[in-house]
Amino acid sequence: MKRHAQVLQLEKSDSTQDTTITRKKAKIPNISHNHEQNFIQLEMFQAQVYYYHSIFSLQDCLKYYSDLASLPYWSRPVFKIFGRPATAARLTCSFGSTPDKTYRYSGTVAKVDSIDYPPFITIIKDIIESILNAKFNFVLLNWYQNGNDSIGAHADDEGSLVPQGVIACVSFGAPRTFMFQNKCDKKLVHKIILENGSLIVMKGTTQQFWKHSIPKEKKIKDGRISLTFRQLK
Ligand SMILES: O=C(O)CCC(=O)C(=O)O
Ligand SMILES: [Fe+2]
Repeated sequence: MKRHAQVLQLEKSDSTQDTTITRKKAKIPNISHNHEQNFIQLEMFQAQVYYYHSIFSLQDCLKYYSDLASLPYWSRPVFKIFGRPATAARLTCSFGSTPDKTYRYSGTVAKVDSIDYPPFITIIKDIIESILNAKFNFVLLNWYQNGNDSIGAHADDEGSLVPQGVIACVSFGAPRTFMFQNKCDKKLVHKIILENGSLIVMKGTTQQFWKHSIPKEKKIKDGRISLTFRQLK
């Protein structure tokens, strides 16, 4: 319970909107450690966001982090900002089958590195699919090597994604702050710490009304790798 209390660092900005969280229980079907799994729903206006604090054991997290870091595909994508090329402040790679082997998002194009998921990623995907009772056909990985790496505020609302589909983001490594900012009222901000082995799920109208980001946190010296499972049309 103490651990839970640390996780639920849901903050809000100076906006007057109230921020509360609700704890719920979900059954996990078809998983060997089949017992009840806690998650919380972030009570955000016009958003459906759920946080599962520890899907994977510490031992599995260490193994998966090291397997992920050893993948040969990592590179820093190049974006265009106001027509000028800029290198992303993180490494990425992606797996999944898309017709043209690319996925356009946040002003850049991800080249699909392989249509074959590495076997350990298939295991992670199967676990997440069975927890959420949803299917994913694409995964984008982000490696933040320390607190200088980040992802800017964006919404995952590209036309190539299933409208109002599910985005499931698994975290391994250093805990990082995940920040939501309302598109209409930029002062309306929610933050949650994404812990090692956790899962955050965004669905429904979340991308329509909110942006999200992983801001820089210069004090953080360790790396974090996230896997964002998506549903392409
Ligand atoms: O690393 C994360 O948790 C978030 C990544 C993200 O938002 C994205 O890849 O679209
Ligand atoms: Fe995103």
